[in-house]
Amino acid sequence: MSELKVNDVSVRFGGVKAISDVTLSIFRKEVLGLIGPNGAGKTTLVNCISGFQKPTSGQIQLEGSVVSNWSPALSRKRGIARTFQGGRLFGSMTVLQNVEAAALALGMHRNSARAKACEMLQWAGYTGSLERPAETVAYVDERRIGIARALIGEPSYVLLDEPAAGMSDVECEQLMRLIKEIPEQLGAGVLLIEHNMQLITSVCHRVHVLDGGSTLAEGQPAEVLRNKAVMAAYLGEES
Ligand SMILES: Nc1ncnc2c1ncn2[C@@H]1O[C@H](COP(=O)(O)OP(=O)(O)OP(=O)(O)O)[C@@H](O)[C@H]1O
Repeated sequence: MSELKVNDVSVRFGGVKAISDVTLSIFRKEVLGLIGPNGAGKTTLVNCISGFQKPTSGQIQLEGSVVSNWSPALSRKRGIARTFQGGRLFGSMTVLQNVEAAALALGMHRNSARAKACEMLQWAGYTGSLERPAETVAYVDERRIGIARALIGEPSYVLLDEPAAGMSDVECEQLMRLIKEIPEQLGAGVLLIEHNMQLITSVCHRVHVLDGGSTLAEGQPAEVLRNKAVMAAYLGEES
């Protein structure tokens, strides 16, 4: 079966164990939720899968090949795309140029890169001016532009790092529909980091829970969210 596999991965930063022996699989045409309290290791894991962080031990495998030593650029070219919590847009470039640059980096010709960038921005729900400098767009639009940029070139796997942060209920509804369309229409596998549990339960086929860098649970959303250890991890965070 087509899969992106995290195999017994650990990451240490000096004395800090950010991730300990985590194993999980992301399959094409499914949405896997990745949840856990702040500092659980979610972004570090996404950094490993997308080539931004080398695991201290363990491997990342794409369709059976070891990819843990790939650069972020190679990883992207071979079909692993991601968004960033902070947006990471090029502020002085226009909205269109930001998405077009991703297409050009993937080897598309200028005309098709521009057309594809427009199409993906529209698909991601961006309705503002394409010629606006990216540094002037609203936070919510930054998220949409990030999703358009990640989906250009039809990646096989897409890693979404808190895409709903800062969105209203109506905007979340739109995002929910969009995320569901990624496996259904594009056939990609999605890893979704989110703190919004309504979004998690409505779009995810399975959920993987991290706490303190280790796996706490994995399973169907409703079942995982009823798990006592998972509830305790979240309540512990609030208390
Ligand atoms: N570059 C780094 N250097 C040192 N420690 C780091 C580094 N990156 C992450 N950490 C630590 O690793 C742990 C996991 O952090 P990470 O950002 O992956 O968690 P997270 O689950 O994504 O948190 P959040 O939900 O707040 O985004 C934390 O203790 C964090 O302080």
